[in-house]
Amino acid sequence: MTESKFIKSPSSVAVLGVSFSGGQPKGGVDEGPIRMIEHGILDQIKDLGWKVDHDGRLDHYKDLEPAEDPDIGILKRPRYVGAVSKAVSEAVESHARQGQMVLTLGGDHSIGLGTVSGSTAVYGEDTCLIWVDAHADINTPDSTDSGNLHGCPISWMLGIAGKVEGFEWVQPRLKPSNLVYIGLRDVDPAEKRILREHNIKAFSMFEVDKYGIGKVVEMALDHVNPDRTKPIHLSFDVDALDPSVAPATGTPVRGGLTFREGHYICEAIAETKCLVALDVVEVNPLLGSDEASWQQTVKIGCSLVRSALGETLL
Ligand SMILES: NC(=[NH2+])NCCC[C@H](N)C(=O)O
Ligand SMILES: [Mn+2]
Ligand SMILES: [Mn+2]
Repeated sequence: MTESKFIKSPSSVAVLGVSFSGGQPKGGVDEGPIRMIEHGILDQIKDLGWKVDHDGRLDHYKDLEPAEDPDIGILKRPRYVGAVSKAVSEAVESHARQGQMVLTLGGDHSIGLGTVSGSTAVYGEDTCLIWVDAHADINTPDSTDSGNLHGCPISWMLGIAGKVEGFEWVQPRLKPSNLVYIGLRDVDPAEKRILREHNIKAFSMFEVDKYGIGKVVEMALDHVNPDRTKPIHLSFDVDALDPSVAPATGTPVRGGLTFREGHYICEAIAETKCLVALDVVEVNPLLGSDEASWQQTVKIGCSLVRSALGETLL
């Protein structure tokens, strides 16, 4: 596989709607993309000056669902998650190869394995991954307590997952030193061990409180991308935000990022002009206490995208 040269600031964005919920047990997260599109995200991106490439399809990848997908140990729907991630990876890769920015609307965060694999296939080991989340999503198939694969994608990217049926296609191309987290506050004990063992940089809510979001993003970028010359993949799980800000999500954790902190992260990354791929995941319009709360979450998903794609306050 040849690595293509990284174009700073592409002008065309490919939008993939991945209506997938198989990486966790709650229905509804597969409706995230359609609600964001109904809210007008495609026109909003066009209004920012981007050429938008979206074929109108929302991929449910139903045809990839195996007739039978029995648990492997406690892992749930492993073959389905593996097959969808593979398809997502191929889609992201083909758009990135054409020099397009790739925006993926999820869907649960298991699809991050696909999106990041697509980016690293094109940009190679230069690829920086900024994972904004309440959770580390780095459990291995052996360490997960829930068996929900949205808690595991990063272990495959790093090559520490071991062999699991459905994931034979994965090529671990992410270097631990090119990964940085922002927003963590619900990390399993086994995940803490993995982070320490691989020396992975993480800015939890403790550091956000201690240093402020401006300094945290600067330190995160200094760690993975000191010269601001390498391509950045931003994977934004809306549960990084406080549940009062983004209530309609499957695994909310109190004590999260404020509205502005979340948007600041996107704005500061946009400013580097190094962004090549963005995921906004875990918007679940069937959760939240009422209509207003899921609509608020959909709206925030859209405004995070706009911030990352260059919308400024002035
Ligand atoms: N993408 C997410 N919301 N992940 C939540 C993961 C929670 C927990 N650490 C688990 O592995 O099950
Ligand atoms: Mn996540
Ligand atoms: Mn999360």
